[in-house]
Amino acid sequence: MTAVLVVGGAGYVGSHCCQELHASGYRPVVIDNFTTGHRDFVRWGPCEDGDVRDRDFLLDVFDRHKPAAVMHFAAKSLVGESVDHPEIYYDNNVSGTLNLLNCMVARGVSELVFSSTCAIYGAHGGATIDEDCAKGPLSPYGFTKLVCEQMMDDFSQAYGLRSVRLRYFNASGADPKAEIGEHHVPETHLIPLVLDVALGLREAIRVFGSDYPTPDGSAIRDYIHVCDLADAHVKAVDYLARGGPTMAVNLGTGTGSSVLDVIGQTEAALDRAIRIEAAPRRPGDATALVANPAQAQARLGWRPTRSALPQIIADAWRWHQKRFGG
Ligand SMILES: NC(=O)c1ccc[n+]([C@@H]2O[C@H](COP(=O)([O-])OP(=O)(O)OC[C@H]3O[C@@H](n4cnc5c(N)ncnc54)[C@H](O)[C@@H]3O)[C@@H](O)[C@H]2O)c1
Ligand SMILES: O=c1ccn([C@@H]2O[C@H](COP(=O)(O)OP(=O)(O)O[C@H]3O[C@H](CO)[C@@H](O)[C@H](O)[C@H]3O)[C@@H](O)[C@H]2O)c(=O)[nH]1
Repeated sequence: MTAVLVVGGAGYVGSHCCQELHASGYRPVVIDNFTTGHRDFVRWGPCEDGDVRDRDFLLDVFDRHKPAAVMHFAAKSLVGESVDHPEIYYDNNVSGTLNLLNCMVARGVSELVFSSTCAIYGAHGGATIDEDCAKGPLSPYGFTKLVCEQMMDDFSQAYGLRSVRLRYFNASGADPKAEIGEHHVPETHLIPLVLDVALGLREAIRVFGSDYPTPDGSAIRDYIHVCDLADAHVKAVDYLARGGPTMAVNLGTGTGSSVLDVIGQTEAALDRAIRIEAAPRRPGDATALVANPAQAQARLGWRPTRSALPQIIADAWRWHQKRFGG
């Protein structure tokens, strides 16, 4: 079986990618330091405990498992924390990625799939965002991902290390069988917080901003099911194995949903009332972030199949009840 190294594979998106790799006939080898990952999410292959910044550790893992390709999810990803403590973000995200790239070159592994984000884009005038839109991250977190993308372009040029950077919009949902799902500590994402209210674990959902220039005044995002993300990652590994050149593609649906849409659709799906509290805008939040996913469709042959909001909510709810329902 072809081994794929999955750095950060004990986290939310990484674990779903391991599940999909396994289903597609690959052997996912997880590297994780368990700062935000979960041991019970590592189910589809071996686990190597360690840090992506540790060169000797990484080289040893490369030598023992001989991966054909690498997926890299390991990062700190809290926007607010990155503003207060940028050094943690530059160290973990940028130094970690640089060490990984150096080890790949040292061991002759030249295919990398990287978790990037729509947080690297700047002003885009409200239209859907394509890959050529101006870059202008609003936070140190977004900057670290942009720096990593630049390093990958430079390593591609200098060493032939080919990468696919997948710029996720809002990852959401869970494995439909609810074996794994979203579990961040602290949780800051909208859908799991709304589901906490539905489960009675929180009093109300705070809606950050009611005066955005959108039809209902709340902010708009493009929610993409984590299993659709996993499918794109495996397609990206296959693309690189076919010799595909370095590229970056957006992963979203092309359709936006407002915060109030998400809450309303959750109420309808679960037949429960969700209490809302109006709150000020969250610093750094954009009005609307919606992908143009045409490139991912054209170059990877990828199309989301599970990302209708009711499907996302149903899958997230099944997992949420199992994990947090008591
Ligand atoms: N969740 C989203 O909506 C979203 C959106 C855009 C981009 N991303 C990116 O996708 C990736 C995965 O996000 P997630 O939501 O699954 O996060 P997560 O925190 O659940 O997963 C990250 C994993 O990386 C591990 N890790 C972190 N630093 C490490 C290090 N130095 N060495 C080894 N392991 C380390 C953590 O323990 C964890 O298991 C991140 O790079 C994130 O920036 C996520
Ligand atoms: O309690 C809450 C939580 C969120 N929101 C709003 O809901 C929307 C979605 O928020 P959230 O789920 O936190 O996602 P984003 O802030 O859009 O962040 C996502 O998108 C970023 C790119 O912008 C990625 O980098 C992040 O990892 C990813 O989680 C935003 O308008 C938030 O203001 C609320 O109103 N109340």
